[in-house]
Amino acid sequence: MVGKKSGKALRDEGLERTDNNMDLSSWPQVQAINQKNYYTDYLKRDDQYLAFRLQNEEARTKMTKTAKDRDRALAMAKPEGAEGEAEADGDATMEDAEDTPIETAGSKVIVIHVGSQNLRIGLSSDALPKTVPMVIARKASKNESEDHPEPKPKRVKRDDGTAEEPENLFGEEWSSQFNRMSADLKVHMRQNKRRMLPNSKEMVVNFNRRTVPETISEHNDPMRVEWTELSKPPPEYIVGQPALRLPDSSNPRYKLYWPILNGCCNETDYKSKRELFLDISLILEDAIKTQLGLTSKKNWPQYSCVFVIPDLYEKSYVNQVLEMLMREFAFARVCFIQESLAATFGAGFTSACVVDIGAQKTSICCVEEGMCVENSRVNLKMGGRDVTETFIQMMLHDHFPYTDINLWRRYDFLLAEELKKNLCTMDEASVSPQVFDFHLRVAGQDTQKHTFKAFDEVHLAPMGFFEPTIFDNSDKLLGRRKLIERSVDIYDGQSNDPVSTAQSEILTALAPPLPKANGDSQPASSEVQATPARPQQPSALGRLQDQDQTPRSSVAGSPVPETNGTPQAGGANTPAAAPTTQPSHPAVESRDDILPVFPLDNAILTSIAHAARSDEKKMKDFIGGYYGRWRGHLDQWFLDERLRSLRPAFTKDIMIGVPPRDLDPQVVVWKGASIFGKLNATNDSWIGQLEYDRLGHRLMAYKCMWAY
Ligand SMILES: Nc1ncnc2c1ncn2[C@@H]1O[C@H](COP(=O)(O)OP(=O)(O)OP(=O)(O)O)[C@@H](O)[C@H]1O
Repeated sequence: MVGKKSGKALRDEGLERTDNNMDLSSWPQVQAINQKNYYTDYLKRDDQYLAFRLQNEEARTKMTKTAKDRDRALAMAKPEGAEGEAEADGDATMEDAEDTPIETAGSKVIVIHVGSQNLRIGLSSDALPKTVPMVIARKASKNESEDHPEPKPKRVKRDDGTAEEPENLFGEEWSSQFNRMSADLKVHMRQNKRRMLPNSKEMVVNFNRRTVPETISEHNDPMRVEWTELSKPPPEYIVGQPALRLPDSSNPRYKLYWPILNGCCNETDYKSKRELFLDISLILEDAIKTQLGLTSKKNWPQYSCVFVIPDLYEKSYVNQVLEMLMREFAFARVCFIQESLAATFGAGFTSACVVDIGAQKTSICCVEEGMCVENSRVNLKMGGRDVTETFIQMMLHDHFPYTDINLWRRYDFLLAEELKKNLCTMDEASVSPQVFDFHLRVAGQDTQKHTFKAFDEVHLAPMGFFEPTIFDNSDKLLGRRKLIERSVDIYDGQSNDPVSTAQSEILTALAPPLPKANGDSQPASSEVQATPARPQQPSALGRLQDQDQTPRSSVAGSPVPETNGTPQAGGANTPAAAPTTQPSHPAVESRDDILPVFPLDNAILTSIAHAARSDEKKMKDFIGGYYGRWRGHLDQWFLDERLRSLRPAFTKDIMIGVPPRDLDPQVVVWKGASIFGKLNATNDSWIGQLEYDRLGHRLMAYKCMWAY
């Protein structure tokens, strides 16, 4: 290029050749490629990806090995001197060789579903999993009830030294919401022609005020609890059920840790990420040894593992789990499956909207032909634990006789769970003043039998799923992002955790306003103890009802205004009515101060609206193939009625699926994952040791069925 320039041009640039006619540089000059003829197949063929190559190689090796094994089996089956006979009977010998059972399908696959409260674990060949509490007790100076401040209700003493009336324990706002819900229920029951005594509440309160406990000596109590006895020397930690059965007053003291909180890593109670994942691995290791009988870790490399992750998973969690399973447990292969997808496998649905209410989180997701619809994923931080807490709160408000109940204490937590499971109901017909009793069993003390009356509390506590402000949401964000940073893209530094437009829409509706731009920065997540804002008014519920009361268009039963027969946005903050391509508030996903707690029925419709994306037929399909996994919290018909009242237009289409063959809804996800673990021929998502050694967690991008 330089050589072609005129002498003047070179002189102008100060590059004029003054000496020996040689080029200024001996560096080879590269001509620019003519873009018209430019072609490359770089990264365009599968065999250029190590992950795919290894997979194909593995398949080829397997085929060769099977062929060799068969030949060997044939040769071994030939009795000496009976060559001719064997040849004549070749087919039968081959059949025999094939019939030789090598191992039951799935007997070498461990399936793990980790929850906030329970771990479900089993071999893929098992019919049902084993369930163990996802908890570890560690030696500590104080147990968890001593380590936490006295919970609500605080036994507040008034100035005159008398105890505060129970009605005032939880604040005016909470009491008025409880009373309003109670009044609404009365109206609803009357509308449904259910008889109700006008003074039921007073009867309950008066009974509870008067009742005194009865003492039963420990040896006369046939149902006494077998508390965990400490060995000598006391172990450093105890895992699972025995941990829950440790007496609170044990010597030395133990403190319970639940490494998963609200469906995410527990960043509140742990001091470091290392300790957190150490506890997860100890709990899993113990469960594999004690529940599956695989006591020798040396044999684990013969096993594969299917691990269930949330629909809206966090990448850093998945990467860390993958490392634990590959490095520490040394499993031969590992694969991941999302909860909702596993639920459809377990329940036998091809397309459905899956609603999964767990202990501390509720996830909703539409699944279509074996794939989660990404934009329909919703994750709410509420679950059965909130029902337990709220039920006890409501009972205390109505003068529950056992006033000292403290859910941080192990025996009280177990008692409250039991009461909730036995008494709470969504059936309005069961709402009447009734006498119940329970036994309070504390290690080393006589049993106390309490009698009490309950009325509408049994129904209103689970109703909290539809009015979640009644739940105590005050500390659910505590410690968020304290230990584990958001996963970010290595090139642009932006968060690359999965997002969904349905979730963004719900977050937008809940978002407290950002601080004013007067120099105040956004509060750090750990400082925020936000009580979730009520959904902005008019609520999604109200708008949906409004929509359905508007005149119908000619399209059967669908509300107007509409385009292509699908309801359109009623406003920026109208969940369930406005599937938008982009989140209406793009920043909401990155804000850690918004707590996703939202009425369940609206959240379901929001998810379906985002999955259907302006396609009314799809909307009907999802509403029709709706599958619930609410694990005893909600009655099928109750949710059915709620959805019908929100969307009268779809009344005929709403169909709530139940698990097949009376399968317990709590194990459907595990069951689905176990089926997935057996799909050897079609499952491309296995991650092997060799590829993990070379590519690490980057492999996930090739191995996930969803965009990772
Ligand atoms: N029969 C029942 N009636 C009411 N609630 C029940 C019943 N059986 C279990 N539960 C509740 O279900 C919850 C536990 O559900 P599950 O074991 O599926 O949660 P998890 O998977 O550990 O939690 P998450 O999904 O939030 O991570 C608890 O709150 C428990 O009280």
